[in-house]
Amino acid sequence: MTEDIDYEIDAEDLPARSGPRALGSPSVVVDDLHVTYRVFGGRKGGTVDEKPSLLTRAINAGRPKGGPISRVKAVRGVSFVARHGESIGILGTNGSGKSTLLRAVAGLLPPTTGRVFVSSEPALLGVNAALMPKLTGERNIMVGGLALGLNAAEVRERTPEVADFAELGDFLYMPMNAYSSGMASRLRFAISTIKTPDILMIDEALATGDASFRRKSTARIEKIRDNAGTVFFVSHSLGSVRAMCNRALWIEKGELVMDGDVDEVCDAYNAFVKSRKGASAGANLR
Ligand SMILES: Nc1ncnc2c1ncn2[C@@H]1O[C@H](COP(=O)(O)OP(=O)(O)OP(=O)(O)O)[C@@H](O)[C@H]1O
Repeated sequence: MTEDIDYEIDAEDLPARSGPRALGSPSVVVDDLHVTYRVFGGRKGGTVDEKPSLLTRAINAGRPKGGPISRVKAVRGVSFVARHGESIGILGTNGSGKSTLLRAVAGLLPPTTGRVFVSSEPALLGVNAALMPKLTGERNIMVGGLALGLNAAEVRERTPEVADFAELGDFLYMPMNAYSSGMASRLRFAISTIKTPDILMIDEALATGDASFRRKSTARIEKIRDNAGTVFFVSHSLGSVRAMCNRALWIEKGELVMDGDVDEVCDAYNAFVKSRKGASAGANLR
């Protein structure tokens, strides 16, 4: 597996982390959350379903065989409480379950078991957030703004500011399939933060964009925290997590390994990744 900590980000590109602030009431409560995907076809790491039940066999009698169904346990028994005013980084190696956890908390994936309580609807900002490629940036801002609960007049009023933040220039009036990937992800970020959400979830959104955009987006996230919101931030960049968060959750193979002060969790995670790299290099030498 490849090294997945991003050391590229220069700490000087990121603003200094602001000091501790008073925490408010709970915004997200996750109680023994499990999320299991069902996948058609055999899969390494998944568990193949047991012999199908009598009912399943009766329903499927005569149908062509579709192959075995695997289960991938992506999140296993994760519990935590997040409060207003907290900015929480989510760390873990590739495939450890970070995005699944975020999507389940955002209500986009149903828990297999366990419960998620939120104080208001979370806004999930991901690099894959759906924008419509055939529509212009301007129309996407309208659709996104309406979806986030603004009315048309409010969206129109904020459109110049969103376009300016995303650095679109005249591309605002062009279909999004003419955008560069950086431009598209800047626009996703700007749309998702068009309204200050109570709970903002960011999935690797800052991995794209240059240093100046990272500075701007980090400042915007700080503003959300200042307004007593809660920010969740999934990233492989320890530099960004340290700069933007005051707490971190480390997830490995779907389980919560550590939850605490951002520097302590980042140090422990960094040591884990380095030791794993060292072990695999040693194995290669033998
Ligand atoms: N739609 C899906 N169907 C089946 N399995 C999935 C699906 N999405 C994710 N998985 C599996 O669930 C596990 C957790 O994936 P997830 O994307 O949540 O991890 P991650 O920590 O966000 O990974 P990365 O850092 O690589 O983005 C992985 O084993 C992945 O292969």
